[in-house]
Amino acid sequence: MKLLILDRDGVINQDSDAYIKTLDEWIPIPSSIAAIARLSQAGWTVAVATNQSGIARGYYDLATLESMHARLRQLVAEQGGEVGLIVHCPHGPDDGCDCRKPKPGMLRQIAAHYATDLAGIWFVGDTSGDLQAALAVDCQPVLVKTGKGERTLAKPLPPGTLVFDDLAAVADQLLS
Ligand SMILES: O=P(O)(O)OC[C@@H](O)[C@H]1O[C@@H](OP(=O)(O)O)[C@@H](O)[C@@H](O)[C@@H]1O
Ligand SMILES: [Mg+2]
Ligand SMILES: [Zn+2]
Repeated sequence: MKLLILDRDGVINQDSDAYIKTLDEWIPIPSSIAAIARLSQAGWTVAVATNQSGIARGYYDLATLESMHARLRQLVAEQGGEVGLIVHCPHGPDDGCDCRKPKPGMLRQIAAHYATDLAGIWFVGDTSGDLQAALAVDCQPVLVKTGKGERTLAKPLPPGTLVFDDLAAVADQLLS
């Protein structure tokens, strides 16, 4: 199965140290939206695994989060593509859940949904937590320089991490 798993903030849309709290603050990266459309039109299933501790912190609610994801789906559909399963972790750092990255629970949830194995599946993120989550379940860790990617790149990366400028470059590689 051609499955690609994406982190959201900093990969699909701009990130902010102040969290993405409203639909207006959810600003898509245009080339990332186009990349998702290109990949899905080429037969790739594109899923999303995103930490959303802003819910636990009370910065926004589930309805607001889902409005962002509806917008994402709409933008990709307008370019003839589609977004697969979007999984989020609503918990805070101290909640001890199994789904908050760097734990791999959301990646496992996606694999179970599609009844597929995770070994070698590319997981594209912008933080070290994303890369660690990938490694925990034998996914291929992929770092993009958008979002917090440049900060992440300033620290040692896990061996074998692939680095690309942005999601568009990841799509170019997968579609080449
Ligand atoms: O990149 P993904 O996983 O899609 O989402 C990240 C967001 O949930 C937020 O995660 C927070 O980390 P803490 O949850 O406070 O450690 C901060 O890094 C925020 O800047 C960021 O917007
Ligand atoms: Mg991110
Ligand atoms: Zn969680």
